[in-house]
Order: sequence, then structure tokens, then C-alpha cells
Amino acid sequence: MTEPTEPTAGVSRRKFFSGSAALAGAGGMALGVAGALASGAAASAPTEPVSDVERMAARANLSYPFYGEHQGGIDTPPQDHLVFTAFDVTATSPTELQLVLAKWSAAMAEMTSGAPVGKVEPGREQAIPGDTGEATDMGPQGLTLTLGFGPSLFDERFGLAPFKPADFAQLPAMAGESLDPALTGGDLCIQACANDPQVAYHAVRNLARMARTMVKTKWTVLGFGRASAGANQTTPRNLMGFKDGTRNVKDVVDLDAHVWVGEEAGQPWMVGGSYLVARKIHMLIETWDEDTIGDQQSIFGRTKGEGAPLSGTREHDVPDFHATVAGAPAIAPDSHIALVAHENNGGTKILRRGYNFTDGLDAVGRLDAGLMFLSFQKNPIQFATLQRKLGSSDRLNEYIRHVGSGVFAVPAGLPAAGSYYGKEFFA
Ligand SMILES: C=CC1=C(C)c2cc3[nH]c(cc4nc(cc5[nH]c(cc1n2)c(C)c5CCC(=O)O)C(CCC(=O)O)=C4C)c(C)c3C=C
Ligand SMILES: [Fe+2]
Repeated sequence: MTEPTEPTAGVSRRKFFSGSAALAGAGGMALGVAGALASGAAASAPTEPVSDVERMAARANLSYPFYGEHQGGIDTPPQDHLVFTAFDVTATSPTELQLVLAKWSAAMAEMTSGAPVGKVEPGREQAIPGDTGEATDMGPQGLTLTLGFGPSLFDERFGLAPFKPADFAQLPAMAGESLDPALTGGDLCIQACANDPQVAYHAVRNLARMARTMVKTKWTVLGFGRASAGANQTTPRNLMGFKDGTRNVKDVVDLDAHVWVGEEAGQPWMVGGSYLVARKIHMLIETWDEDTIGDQQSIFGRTKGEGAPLSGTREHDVPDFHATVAGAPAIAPDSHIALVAHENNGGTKILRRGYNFTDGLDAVGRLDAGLMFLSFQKNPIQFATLQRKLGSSDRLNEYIRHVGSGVFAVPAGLPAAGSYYGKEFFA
């Protein structure tokens, strides 16, 4: 069993506030402080007071190890910002794809440590900078980069069919979807999460740039606020104003049981990996905002302020789906949580790691925003099982539209420098 990745106050080559006396204090800061800052834990935050400058430096210098059993960005406590991008591979030979994966793996290791991917300021006037430079001196900011392979990568183009996990396919069409083909699928994806949006953006931009003749960006979503919680994190709110992530997969027992792929995959490169489902879900916010509090709470099965199940009083009370109030179920059977709770789905659980997003206004001036739903599970069937129920019965459907979708096989973590994702495909 693998413990969740511990945050470390990594010393990067690009030191936040380098040269500042402030860093001296931050450099000696206990890991617990950095961990608490990373996790967003409020009450359990540092026992010793720290200055704002120290807090910012600890947050900026937070780095997660790149090499390990699992990729980062899965059991990592969700950072504040997301850039999710799906790519199509335009390379025409297996060797070119191999080059992309090798280059990306090395660059991902560098950027998660806070290093640039080349010279920002090369020595010669005629040279083009290796790194685009916008994350210089910002620190790693808790950056994690998670790479996934779409089912389409295993088609006839690169001879990868023998490596395709059994039954790995695009998600089946499901009720309640209005998918836009331009926001669907992708041969590869990168989930970049960081405590600073520019650091996450820089990472995806530079990966796309270094492979620009071999991959093409297909769709991308910028998440501006986490809408899920990991272990020891306070629960944030989604754009509907409800706490989101209360009953998430958080402990190692559940991670092993529901998230990490085991030998059953039949593909050694996936053992220790996971499957990522990405759903861009548009919210009809103006309509939602006109709904009564009673209806909103009944739709989710939870209170809006505390986030308590309607059968209890506190956020972390276990929902009682048999409790009644005046002869009626306290939590409506067609409420969101009743439909997807593991108690009502043969024990099925998924790790949710979503983010709020906004794309500004739509063509008629309405808020164009919603939830970039991201979930990790050891088999995409777990997501499909829950989404089938939501698609057909969730009262929330009146206020949301699934517009984007993708499923990606996320390989296990890399053991050490020199290894790269997909190496097994080219042996
Ligand atoms: C198919 C999986 C899920 C989709 C799609 C989904 C969309 C979605 N969810 C919210 C808001 C909330 N979801 C909450 C709980 C919750 N949601 C799912 C799954 C999907 N949600 C699960 C498995 C659970 C846990 C249920 C349980 O065990 O009790 C909650 C309640 C708080 C919490 O536990 O996180 C909220 C709020 C939105 C807005 C949304 C689409 C836009
Ligand atoms: Fe949900």
C-alpha cells in the first residue's frame, strides 16, 4: 500500500523571493506548515504564527516528488488551479510519438521541481528561448502534471493495440448529454494543477510547444477554484454554492480499493495507474439562482450552509438514506447524493478532483461557467455506473449540461530519471 504523496518544501532552482531575507525564515519552516498550506486546512493550520511573506514563500516553494509509484495529481491534495488539455497526436511514426513521450516526461520532472525546461535567456542573441519564461522565479507552486492516454492512441497508427487495456474505449453515450465534438476525446491529456494559475498554464504551454510538430491541442479547460477535497482539506464550494467533496475518496484503503489499477488490468504499465474521466459540465447558473433554498437543498440532499446531509446536522454526518421526516424520506431518493452514494451502488466509489471553470459569457450574455468534473477510478465502469443513474434521474439535470467528455488511461508513476511514460510500448 502506498501512502499519499507527502508535500515537501522543495528548494527549487527558481527560488520565490530569491535574495530576500524573507526566504530565510520560510526555508526553515516546518514541513507541517507547508503541508497545511497546501491542503488548505484552516483550523489545523500552523500552530506557530507565520508572516504573510513566509506563508507565500512556503506555498510557492511547495513541490511534490515527480518520481514514485503513482503519478502526482491523483491522491495529491487538490491545488487551487487547473489547466486541463487534451491533445491529438499528429506524429506519423511510433518513433515520433516515443520522442514526444520521452521529452514530455523529462520536462514534466523539471517543471514540477520548479525548473524551466530550457534557457529562458539563452547566451546568444540569435537563440530562441528554450522556456517561455512566464513562470520564472515563481517556485513550483505545488505543481503536479498528470499524463493520460486516450483510447484512440491505441488505434492502428502507432501499433499500440497490444498494449490497450481490455475494454478500454470511449465512454458510452449516456442520457442527459449534449456533448460538443470539439470538447470530446483526445489521444493524450495533461492535467496540470498548481497553487498558481500561471505556473499551471506555463507547464501545459511549454509541453505543447516542445511537441508542436507532433501534437495538436484539441480542447482545454482552465479551472479557477478547486471543487473537491482531499484528506485534511477543508471542503470548498462549487459555483452552485454547495460544499463539494465532503464524501470523497480520501484514505489509502479506499484508494487501493477504488482508484489504483492492479494486476487485473492485464497491462503491467497500468499497475499503479488509474483511469481519468473528464466531463466539462455547464451550469445554467441564472436559472439555478432563481430556485428556492428548499429545492436546492432537496436536489443535492444536503444543506447549503453547513453541507450536512438532510438526515443530519453536521457536514461529516453519515447520510442516513432510510431516515424520514413527517413520513417522507429526509434525503429524497432522486437527490444527487442518494443516486450516487456508495451505499446505493453496490459499494462503487470514485475519487473526485473537479474544478470550477468560467469561459466568460455565452453568445446571449449568460454566464458561461460550471464544473470541470474530473474523477479517478480503477475502471471507467465505476463512473459510467454512477453517471447512468444521474443521467436518467438526477433532479440536478434541470440545471446542468454535460458538454465535454474524455476518458484517459493514466499510467503508473515513473521510477526514476531516464524512464518515460509509454517506454514499454517501444521496447
Ligand atoms: C458520475 C459522477 C458524478 C457527477 C458527474 C457529478 C456531478 C456533479 N456533482 C455536483 C455536486 C455535488 N456532488 C456531491 C456528491 C457526489 N457526487 C458524486 C458523483 C458525481 N457528481 C458522488 C459519488 C458524490 C458523493 C455522494 C455520497 O457518497 O454522498 C455533492 C455533495 C457533497 C460531497 O459529498 O461531495 C455535491 C454538492 C455538481 C454541481 C455536479 C455537476 C455539475
Ligand atoms: Fe456530484
